[in-house]
Amino acid sequence: MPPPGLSDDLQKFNAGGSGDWFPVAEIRYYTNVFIMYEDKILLGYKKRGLGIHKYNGFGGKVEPDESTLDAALRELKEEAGITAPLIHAGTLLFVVPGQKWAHIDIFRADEYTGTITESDEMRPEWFEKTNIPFDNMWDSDRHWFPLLLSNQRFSARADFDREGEKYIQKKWWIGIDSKT
Ligand SMILES: COc1nc(N)nc2c1ncn2[C@H]1C[C@H](O)[C@@H](COP(=O)(O)OP(=O)(O)OP(=O)(O)O)O1
Repeated sequence: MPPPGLSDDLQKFNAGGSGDWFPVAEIRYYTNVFIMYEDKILLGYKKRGLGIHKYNGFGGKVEPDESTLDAALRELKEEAGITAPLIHAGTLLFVVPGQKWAHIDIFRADEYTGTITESDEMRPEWFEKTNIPFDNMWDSDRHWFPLLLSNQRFSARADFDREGEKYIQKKWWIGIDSKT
């Protein structure tokens, strides 16, 4: 049975951790974009803000009156200097007690246009899909990346405790969207 916040019709892919799910809170919307090309994936090394010093996709907060797709395209351009035909790949609920829930719409593309350019926020870097730097990414990424890489749409929830600037993964649940 999927945890609160995820739809009931997901097919469980993996889950783990322990304890109760953290309580419901207000939601803030974010985006995250992953560009693939042949056997490689483009990640960005985050230079400031949430997730600093981790590799991640390119993205950020959805502004008022902006669709998540428009926000994803804007952030991809701002942070990596490129544009791409984005496909919705999945959603992630990132839950930390005492904070708004982050609802992250994750997009992918297999091509892009423009010149990949470092920004104030992100230093882009290509990785082989077989050599993704999970030890330097959000801990829950390793649990849903197989679905991103195999083009299976997913919904995930990951609950973390916060200790100062450190986020400690407590519990996660990943499901395949059976409507895809
Ligand atoms: C486990 O949680 C997360 N996992 C992954 N993979 N990515 C996450 C997680 N929590 C947040 N993110 C992503 C979502 C966004 O792409 C960024 C955070 O965006 P940021 O706060 O930097 O938003 P901006 O609008 O770019 O920030 P500025 O206001 O500084 O421009 O992390």
